[in-house]
Amino acid sequence: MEQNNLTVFTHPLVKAKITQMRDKNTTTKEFGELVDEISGLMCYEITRDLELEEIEIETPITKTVGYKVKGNDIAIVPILRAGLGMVKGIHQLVPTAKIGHIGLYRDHDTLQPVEYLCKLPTDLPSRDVILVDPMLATGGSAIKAIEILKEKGATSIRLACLVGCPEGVTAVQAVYPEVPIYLAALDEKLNENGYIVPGLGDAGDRLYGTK
Ligand SMILES: O=P(O)(O)OC[C@H]1O[C@H](OP(=O)(O)OP(=O)(O)O)[C@H](O)[C@@H]1O
Ligand SMILES: O=c1cc[nH]c(=O)[nH]1
Ligand SMILES: [Mg+2]
Repeated sequence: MEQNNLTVFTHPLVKAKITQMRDKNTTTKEFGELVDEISGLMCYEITRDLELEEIEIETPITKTVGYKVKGNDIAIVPILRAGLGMVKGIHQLVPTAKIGHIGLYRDHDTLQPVEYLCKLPTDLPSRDVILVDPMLATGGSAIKAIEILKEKGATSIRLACLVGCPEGVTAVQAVYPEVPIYLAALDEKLNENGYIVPGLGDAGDRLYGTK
């Protein structure tokens, strides 16, 4: 499904794997593997418009003209901690990408993002940034991360999350309508504690076994 710069995946493999992630009986190991797999599947769509250049190669049979992705121009930027889980699945498919890190946590009481780390490639302005975080809840963390990326000169940003909700999508689009959002699933709502319903709980805790 695609509208208003929002793409929600409808592929059966993505839907089935997201359901496995939601299940509270899924182990930490399985959860990490599913994040990996879904991120790889999403990467296929997120990178659909990458520019190609022609190259000449030689097969064992003959010379031929093929393609390579133009330049080394992607940066994968996870929002720590949970975003880290999405890096490997994308990096495997785009090995020339550089990886930046933005550390944010959501204050338990105010739900406001608190920044604790920022380390980005120096050539960020010339790269297409894929900002990754499994959860788009109030949207506060994504908005803060996009603000940081823009301050550092990023000109092309797309946001990829596994589970989002209408409140988060609306919040990000109100400030940054130009940023395409990719979701593996669009859930019903936020609850009174700022958690996505039905969601999957705290993605960071489930990835790293901290609860
Ligand atoms: O849209 P928001 O309301 O900002 O919520 C989403 C944020 O909350 C989670 O991170 P969390 O603060 O739990 O940090 P963690 O990744 O270290 O667990 C999640 O990974 C997002 O970064
Ligand atoms: O449901 C939610 C909301 C914010 N962060 C999470 O990890 N899960
Ligand atoms: Mg967390």
